[in-house]
Amino acid sequence: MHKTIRIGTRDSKLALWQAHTVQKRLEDLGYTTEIVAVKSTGDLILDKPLYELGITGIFTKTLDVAMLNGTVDIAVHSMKDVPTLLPQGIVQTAVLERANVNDILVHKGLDFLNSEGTIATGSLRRKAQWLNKYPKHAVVDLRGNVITRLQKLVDNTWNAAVFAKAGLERINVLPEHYIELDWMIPAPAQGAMVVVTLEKDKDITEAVAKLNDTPTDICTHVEREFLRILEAGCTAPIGGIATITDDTIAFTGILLALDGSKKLSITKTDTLSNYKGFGKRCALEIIENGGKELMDSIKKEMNS
Ligand SMILES: NCc1[nH]cc(CCC(=O)O)c1CC(=O)O
Repeated sequence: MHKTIRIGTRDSKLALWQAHTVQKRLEDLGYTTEIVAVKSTGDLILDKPLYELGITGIFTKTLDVAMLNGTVDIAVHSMKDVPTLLPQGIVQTAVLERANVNDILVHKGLDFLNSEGTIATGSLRRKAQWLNKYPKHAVVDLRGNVITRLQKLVDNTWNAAVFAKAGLERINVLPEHYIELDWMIPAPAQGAMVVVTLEKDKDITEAVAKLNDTPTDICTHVEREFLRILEAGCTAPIGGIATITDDTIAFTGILLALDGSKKLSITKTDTLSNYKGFGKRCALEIIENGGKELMDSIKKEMNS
C-alpha cells in the first residue's frame, strides 16, 4: 500500500499523544502516515455537564463525519468515549494494549475523607460511586480536557477531583498528591485506545488490524457489551472491568442510582473461550435483579 494513512484525532494533548502512538506503531510497520487534528463538539461546549448535552458520541462525531467525508482515513479514540454502536460504514479495527485502568483521586489533603467535603467530576459513574461510599460529601461538575480540569482543581476550593490514571500518565501530568481508587469500578474500556477505519477501505483496515491486542480486545468487548445491553442508548452510572487469567475471564459490573443511594453489582467468571455474550449475560442478571427498575428511574430523572 503506497497511500499515506491520514490519522484523524481530536486536538487535545491526550488525543494527540494517542494519535502519535498509533502513528509510530504504523510507521514501525513501514506505513506512511500523517496526523490530521480536528476540534470536536465535546471540546467546544465546556459549560454544560456532558450528560446534559443529550448527544451520544459527542467526542467522536466530528471524526466520524471527517472519515465518512474522506478527509481522514482512520481515527484514534479513547475507547471509553466511543458509543457502543458505531455509525454505518465505520468499523472497530484495532484495540491497543491497555494501560492503567484505574481512577485516581487528585487531592489537596485527605482529612476531608472522614468528614465533609467536595469533590469534582463530570462523570455520572464517578459521582454515583463517590456518593455511595461518601454520602456526606458534595460532588460538583467538572468539565474540560485533562489539563483544564487539573487547573480548575487548583483554582477552586474543592478538596479533590477524580481522573483516569492513564490520561494523566500519558501526557506526563500525574501530580504528587493522588491516591488510587482501587474500589471504584472504571468505565467500560477505560485506559484502552481504539482505532476505527472505513469498512470499504480494505487495505487500510488490514494494515490497522495489525495493531490489535487480543486480550484487551476481548476484555473491552465484554465491558462494552455489558454497557450496551444495560444502558440501551441512555447514559447512566455504569462501570465494568474484565480481566483474563490463564483460561478464565472475570468480570465485575455495577449500576447505581444517580445519587449513589442504590448500587447493584455483579462479579462472575467464565472460561475465556465463552467470552462472546459474557457481558450480555452479566447485564441480564443485573436487569433481572432490580436493574430494570433502576434504569427506568434513571431515564425518568434524566428526562425531567
Ligand atoms: N472522558 C474523558 C477521557 N477519555 C479518556 C480519558 C483518559 C484515558 C482513558 O481512560 O482511556 C479521559 C479523561 C478522564 O477520564 O479523566
